[in-house]
Amino acid sequence: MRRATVYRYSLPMEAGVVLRNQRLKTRDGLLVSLWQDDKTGWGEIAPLPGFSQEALPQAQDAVQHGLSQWVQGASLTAVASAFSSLPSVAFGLSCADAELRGELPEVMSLRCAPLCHGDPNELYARLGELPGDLFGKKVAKVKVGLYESVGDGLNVSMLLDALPELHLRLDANRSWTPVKAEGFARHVAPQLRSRIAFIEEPCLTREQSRDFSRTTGIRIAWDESVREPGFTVQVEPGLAAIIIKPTLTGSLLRCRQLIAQAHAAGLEAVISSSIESSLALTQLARIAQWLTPDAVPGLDTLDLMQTQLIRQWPGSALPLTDVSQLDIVWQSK
Ligand SMILES: O=C(O)CCC(=O)C1=CC=C[C@@H](O)[C@@H]1C(=O)O
Ligand SMILES: [Mg+2]
Repeated sequence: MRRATVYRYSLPMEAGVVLRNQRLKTRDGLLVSLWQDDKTGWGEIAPLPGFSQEALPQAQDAVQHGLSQWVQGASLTAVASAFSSLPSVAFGLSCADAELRGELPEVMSLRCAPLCHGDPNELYARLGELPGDLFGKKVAKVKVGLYESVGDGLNVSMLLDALPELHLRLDANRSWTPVKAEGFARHVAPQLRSRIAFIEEPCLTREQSRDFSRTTGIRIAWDESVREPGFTVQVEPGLAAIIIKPTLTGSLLRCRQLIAQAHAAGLEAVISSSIESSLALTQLARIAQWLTPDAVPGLDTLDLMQTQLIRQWPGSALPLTDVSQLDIVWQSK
């Protein structure tokens, strides 16, 4: 006997969360809970406005359709994989399926690259307390490209100068022209550049980003590119990593293929959030521990929300929204 329930959630965001010029007041998504032979599995389907191709109503139709097939005996692994054009659906259903089948290990990655923002004194204190790896190395992430690139260069240099064990990931989200990218690099002394683990997508085009890496010696990572049609994982000079945002990428199977291809090419594969609730974030931390144990995941987005959902992120003081507070939007008969 199989049973499935779909819930809808809408969680208030902190004021001032802006994504691609669009203010995000609430984070809206679906949760699915599966039940079979006294086992349960949960998954979250949360298309990210401005990033996902699919909208929530379309995702909801697909989820209900997929779950009706599963309740009647279809394999959910196959159902999830068939939704490759709706990555959030493929990811959420495959997570619920993996939990139900006991495939997704419980243990979470305890490390997470903090996003650096806010008051500099508080930031230095936070980074000072950050646990390092076996070699004492600490990894944090800085968004760049929002203001003047010269200011970004000065800010990054200041952080790296102040904290010798710090290694930074930067994320420009394709916002720099070659001139701006050069302006950034000019203000980061060559001896500090090796502690920039990578910059995600510095320039508008991949070719410009490759040129930037070639001329500055600063390594780069692909994020948006990974989700473009025709992308294949390849060794390239200056390329350090690929970023995998499962909600924007697809089923666990698809994510595992990309991770395996990255590792085979000697690249780091970094699991990163698409601003999911604490439920999917804890699953992403488990996926990271399971499939990319040597790479610190990029999951420091919980504090953009005002509440957690169903499952608690370790150490978070945010209040928890319970399943009884959610609307059921579909249930199997
Ligand atoms: O990668 C991380 O460390 C956190 C996730 C993150 O930075 C992002 C998630 C979703 C949308 C974006 O605002 C942003 C990104 O640009 O990668
Ligand atoms: Mg990015």
